[in-house]
Amino acid sequence: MSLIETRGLQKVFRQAVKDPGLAGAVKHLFTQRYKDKYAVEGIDLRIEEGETVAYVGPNGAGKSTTIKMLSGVLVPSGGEVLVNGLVPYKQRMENAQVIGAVFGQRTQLWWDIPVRESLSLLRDIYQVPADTFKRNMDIFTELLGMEAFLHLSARKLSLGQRMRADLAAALLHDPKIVYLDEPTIGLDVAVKHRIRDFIKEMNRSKGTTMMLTTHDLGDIEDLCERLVIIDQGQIIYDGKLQEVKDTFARERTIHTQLSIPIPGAEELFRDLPDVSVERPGIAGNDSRTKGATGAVCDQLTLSIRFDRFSCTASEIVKRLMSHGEVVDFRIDEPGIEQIIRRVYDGQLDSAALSAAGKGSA
Ligand SMILES: Nc1ncnc2c1ncn2[C@@H]1O[C@H](COP(=O)(O)OP(=O)(O)OP(=O)(O)O)[C@@H](O)[C@H]1O
Repeated sequence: MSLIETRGLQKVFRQAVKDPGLAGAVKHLFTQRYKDKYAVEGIDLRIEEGETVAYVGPNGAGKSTTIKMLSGVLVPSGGEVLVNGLVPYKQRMENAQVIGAVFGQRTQLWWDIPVRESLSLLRDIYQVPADTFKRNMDIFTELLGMEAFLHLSARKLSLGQRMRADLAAALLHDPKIVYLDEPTIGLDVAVKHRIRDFIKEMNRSKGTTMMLTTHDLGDIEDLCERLVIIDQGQIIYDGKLQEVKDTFARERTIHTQLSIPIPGAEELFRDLPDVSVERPGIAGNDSRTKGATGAVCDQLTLSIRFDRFSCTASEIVKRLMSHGEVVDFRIDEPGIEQIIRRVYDGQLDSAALSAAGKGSA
């Protein structure tokens, strides 16, 4: 049995229907009308122990509602849910022992007492054995750099400090699963990296299963092997992150550094479809001249864009090498951001996505 298993999971909210403006609000007082909103509509999901899963989708897709049902906060309207063999909304206490949760917008720390005391209280609530508590406190304090603020109350913490303390609180009892809802929202780059490193380390060393909802696509690339995309309450892609990239990220760019300029480099690729040459515009330098667009160009730097299904990087480099010396080169591929943005913008339809994800999860 999988660690997390849902079948046909559903959540329907009753939403008030009001006409706009004050008149609409007054009318609603006397004639109330409601409609059913399917926040989650038949989700089938299996997550195995030790996986790191990104659960993403546009605003209002149903991510938080799913997480709330998995954590036992919400009762499903239909379908089945099992987490570690437990029905979360029926066995809330037992379920709480196996899960941890971090909500970027909220804290589970006590506002007015020092972080150290909050963590001690959680130890009592979760009945964490003394040696586990000490070991985890030592590890978390070091990995999350908490020493400087353990004596401060939650109200005095910066957002980055608060998030680190919340992560420690969520993992203190060695849960099997941690739900992370926007764990790096609003954080600076350094704290983001620290938090991501911590999550990776907990997954690696303790085998903690991580389910992450985020709008920060850097989190996904850095942390997750599996991607589940949800839209309008339904899963539209479930598969390996790399697979969706391989299928949809067709474009590559080779950035090359030449020892001497290659005039008319564009001609070298004329017969290849979907190849374009770009000369990065760089301002103010004697060794640089004006390109076709009038922009100042570095004649020793060429960026060549190509479709990796139409030709290969080695073909491009070979052609350049036959006309000059390539001193250095680097290949860039589009990040998952671009692909997911295309999904959100409706440029990739669910049929194409599910074909890509078929059998991979
Ligand atoms: N308590 C509620 N009552 C009525 N409707 C709700 C309630 N909670 C959520 N919804 C609706 O259900 C849908 C899914 O909401 P949910 O919060 O799960 O989306 P989300 O994917 O987490 O969005 P976001 O990325 O903005 O956090 C939305 O249309 C939302 O308005």
